[in-house]
Amino acid sequence: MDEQTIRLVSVSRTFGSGDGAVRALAGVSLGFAAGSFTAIMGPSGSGKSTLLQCAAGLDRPDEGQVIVAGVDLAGLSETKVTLLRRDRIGFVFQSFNLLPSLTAEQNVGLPLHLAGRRPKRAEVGAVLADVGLAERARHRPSRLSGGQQQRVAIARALVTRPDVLFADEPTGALDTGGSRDVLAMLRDLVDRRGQTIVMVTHDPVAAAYADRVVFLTDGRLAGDLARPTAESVAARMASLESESESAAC
Ligand SMILES: Nc1ncnc2c1ncn2[C@@H]1O[C@H](COP(=O)(O)OP(=O)(O)OP(=O)(O)O)[C@@H](O)[C@H]1O
Repeated sequence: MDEQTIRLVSVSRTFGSGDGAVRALAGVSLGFAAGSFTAIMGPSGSGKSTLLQCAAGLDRPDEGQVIVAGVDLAGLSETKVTLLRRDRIGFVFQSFNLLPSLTAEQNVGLPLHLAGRRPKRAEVGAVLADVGLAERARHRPSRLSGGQQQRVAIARALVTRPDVLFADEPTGALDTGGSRDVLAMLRDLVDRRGQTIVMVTHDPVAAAYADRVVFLTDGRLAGDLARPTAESVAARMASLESESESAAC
């Protein structure tokens, strides 16, 4: 395994063409070290979700390389990318996307079913225990709080033991308490299990749980911050936002 689980080299992605073309990413080079927790921040429309989608193999860049565990995705067929994504990458979204008619443990076991395996109750139970929900295995989503539902979604993303977990605004739909529980759990997964996590967020408090914050503006890297605090992240965001407002004037 590379020391850098995922590497992006000069990645560009443009949507549309002609006058309506939007350059969402413009030559981004960035690596995510194994066992690290990175937050991606930037003003609205700066390319954060596009970066995550390209890094996770959910979208293909127009230029540049995305290298996952030493494998360049550009050289793979759609089928091979799908398999690599299934085995090596976990993804969670702002909306939990749990199936309401299934229990927590059935939801968590789904990716194993999709991979043609029969989930073992102990295997699923261990991942639910990792996210602090061992006691809730038989509960349906409607009986869980928002924070608990997101933790089930994270357990589902982790059940295949992926090299990296991508999270796009994982606390965007949660109240303060639910957010804090989810963020503390993500931090714990990095510290205790060496899980690599890359998270997009708008919230400086959430970003402060990461080891490093990477900032984007207009599809380009705009610096990073190691050992962030909510205050240092908020100050950097305020200056990026005022720079991009004055550039737009
Ligand atoms: N499928 C698409 N088709 C056309 N334009 C797109 C598409 N996806 C993203 N874009 C554009 O690319 C740019 C970057 O979008 P992206 O969603 O990556 O930004 P973001 O930083 O995640 O924004 P936000 O914080 O508002 O979620 C934006 O101008 C957006 O409108």
